Formats: sequence, C-alpha cells, structure tokens
Amino acid sequence: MRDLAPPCIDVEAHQLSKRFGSNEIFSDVSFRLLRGEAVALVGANGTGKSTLLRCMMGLIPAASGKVVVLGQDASSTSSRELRALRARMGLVSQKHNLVPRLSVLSNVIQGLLGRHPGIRHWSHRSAPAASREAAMEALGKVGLAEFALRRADRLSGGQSQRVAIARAIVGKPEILIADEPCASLDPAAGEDIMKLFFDLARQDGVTVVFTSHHIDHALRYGDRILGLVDHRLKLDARASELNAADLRGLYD
Ligand SMILES: Nc1ncnc2c1ncn2[C@@H]1O[C@H](COP(=O)(O)OP(=O)(O)OP(=O)(O)O)[C@@H](O)[C@H]1O
Repeated sequence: MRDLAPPCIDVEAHQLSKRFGSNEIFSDVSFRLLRGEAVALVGANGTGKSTLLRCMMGLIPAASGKVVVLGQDASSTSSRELRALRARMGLVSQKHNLVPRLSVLSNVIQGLLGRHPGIRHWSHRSAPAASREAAMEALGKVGLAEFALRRADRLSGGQSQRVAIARAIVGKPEILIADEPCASLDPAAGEDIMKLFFDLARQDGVTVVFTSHHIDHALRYGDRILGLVDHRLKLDARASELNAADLRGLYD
C-alpha cells in the first residue's frame, strides 16, 4: 500500500495540445490527477481520448504544452528516462497485443520486463519463480488463473482483454491507464474489472485513468470525470456531483 497522505499529484497536464498534420485533436487541455484517484475520461468517438492517454504516457509527443507524470515531464524527457517512467505505469490499450504463440502466463510475465531492463524472460519456463507467482496473482485478479498455460491465440476476445489487464497490473504500477478496458467484456466481466480498478485505487493507492462509453461505469467507478468535447476539456468534476444526463450531454 502506498502512503496516501499528504495528497500528491501524479499527473499534471498543462495547456496540452495535439494535432495530427493540420487536424487539431485537442487543445489547451489542463488537469491534475491525484494519487489514488480513479478518473474516467469520456467523450464521443474521435474526440481524442486515446490520443490524450498516449500523450500522458509519452508514447506520442504533444504539439504544445506539457504533461508531468510522477514528477517527470513526459513531453520532453530522454527516451531512457521515459522507459523508466513507463515501467512505473501500466497500460491497457484497445489492442491487446498479446504474443499469440506464447502462453497466457508468459504474456502476463512480459508486463514485468520494463521493470528489469536487460532481462528477457519471454517464457514462463525460464522466468524467475517470483515473476511466475506475481503473474499468477494478477491472473487470479482477472479471474483467469486456470487459463495460465493456454496459448494466447486460443482465447476469446474478452479473455484476451483480461490477460492484457493482468499484464498491465502485474508490475504493481503506480498509474494504470486503461483505454476502454471493458469494450470486449460481457456485462458481468466488465463489472468485475471496474471493481478491480476501483479496489486498486482505494486499497493500493494506484492512480487509475480509464476511458469508457459506459456512462454508468464512469459515474459509479470514477471519483472524477473528465470530458472531451469539440477539441476541448469541457468537463472536470467529481462524479458525485454529476448525473447520467450531464454525461449524455457530452455526446450531443
Ligand atoms: N496516428 C494518427 N494519425 C492521424 N490521425 C490520428 C492518429 N491517431 C488518431 N488520429 C485521429 O485523432 C482523432 C482522435 O482519435 P482518438 O482515437 O484519440 O479518439 P477517441 O476519443 O479515443 O475515439 P474512440 O472513442 O472512438 O476510441 C481521430 O479523428 C483519429 O482519426
């Protein structure tokens, strides 16, 4: 469990803007994410949610502005420092990117590689026992422990998604970024994953940012909700102060 007091800012975006060519994706986006908060990022298709998350991880450069993550400027740090920074974060992207021919367990163990530069344990057979144990624990959290030795290409879409989530949390990230984590999950599995994220924030002090088109998930599992509309951050409010109609208004 991380020390939750005093309150600490894990992410601070300051007047962040992004364009692809002449296409402005978002501009003048500023917000702060506090340690241990669960934050829902919402907005219609194509408003730039995934792009904003990728900027936060330093995976793509911003056009202007800056984003400071865990005390480091992700927009202008060296690639070596960026790798070290990313090792402290977990990412669940819309594409699972599992290695098809490897076992589920080996795929989850890959989530630990960034934490141990230079070590390449691609297979669960050669990984240290501690890595295997951590991966089994993460698989247990997403309800897939019994699938550990199955090849990743023999999973359903929803199972693959849960393996990707296990891979993102196995290294005990300080910040977890999840881009539509429930998109391919049935309602019960989606609820389980949202509860897991909520517990990671509440019990372990992980800062969780997730995008979702489930208004209900954003309201119930987000402490705070950020909303993108027309290239701008139009909403930054506590979930307890919002209702479903407020969020539906972002999609009009
Ligand atoms: N690499 C890229 N090059 C050019 N345009 C891009 C690139 N990536 C995203 N875009 C464009 O940026 C805009 C925002 O895309 P993004 O995926 O961030 O939206 P989103 O809000 O996450 O959408 P969705 O809800 O559909 O997942 C879209 O118009 C998209 O076509």
